Amino acid sequence: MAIFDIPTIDVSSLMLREEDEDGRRKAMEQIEEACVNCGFFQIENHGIPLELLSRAMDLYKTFFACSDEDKLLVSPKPGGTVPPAGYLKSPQHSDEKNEHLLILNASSGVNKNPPQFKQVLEEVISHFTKLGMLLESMISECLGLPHNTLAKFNDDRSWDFLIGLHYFPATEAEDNGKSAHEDGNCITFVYQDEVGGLQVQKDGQWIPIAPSKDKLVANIGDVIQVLSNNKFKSATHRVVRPKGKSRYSCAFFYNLQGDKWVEPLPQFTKEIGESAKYKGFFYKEYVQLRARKWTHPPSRPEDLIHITHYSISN
Ligand SMILES: O=C(O)CCC(=O)C(=O)O
Ligand SMILES: [Fe+2]
Repeated sequence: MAIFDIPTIDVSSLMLREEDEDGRRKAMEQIEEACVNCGFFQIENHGIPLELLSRAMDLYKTFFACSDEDKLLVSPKPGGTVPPAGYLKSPQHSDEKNEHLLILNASSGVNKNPPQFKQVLEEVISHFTKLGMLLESMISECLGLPHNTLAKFNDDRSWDFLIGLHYFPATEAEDNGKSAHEDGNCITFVYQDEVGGLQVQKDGQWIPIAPSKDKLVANIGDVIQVLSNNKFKSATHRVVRPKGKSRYSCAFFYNLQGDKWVEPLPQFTKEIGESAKYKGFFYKEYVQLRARKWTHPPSRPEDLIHITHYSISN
């Protein structure tokens, strides 16, 4: 039995136009505690129509059931975006067994959508974008930053992306769906099917995140961890594939535009007499270093790039 369950936060009071001060304060306290504690939480009453999410999942299932030949028609263009937009199956050398379809925020103009997906997935992206902006403003407030600090910093949505994932059933020999990792972005939302398999690491233990049709998993990525100088956690997580069945999920990466400079904010360093735990970097440099695992897979897991690449040891 897990000794810890990630919290579920009802965010309905954050969506309302009319005031619900008590509900809002409670949700904010819970968000702050979850971000300090393990960086993962589930949200309910998130406002994204469940029927839309379920349509998107059905479309992904239909797409992944197509022949390899058809799926490869939407392979990423060589020399295209990072991460590459389109269909990708984990390469042979990878120890992860999944395939995905990645769609960039429409405003970036480099989508390779299967046409029938366009309308539904763009609608999904638009809902997730609004939710990302809302949560980002709450996080900014929870961090005690001046009004709209994060929104002003993260004012370009062109690097956001939506990814549909299909994990193949586990075999007797192995069950790795996605290796232990941290997300490099700002905030991630995951909608997982009823099969389950997502786990977050806390105090050295793997905590399963129970699937739920009406909840979304939300987690903090490395950018927020760096800006807050480790106040808010970007937790390690992974996907373990279940035996006997496929698993499907859909994740939205509320991201940061690549030319942004990322470093711990003065509110968490010099203004409080703390030293910075990271040196600054251009976000695109970090994204590119992380993407090397696809082209230059390291032979040892410790050679994978994590945010600790920029750590300053004091
Ligand atoms: O499929 C999931 O539940 C999570 C996927 C994930 O962690 C990722 O894409 O970074
Ligand atoms: Fe992740």
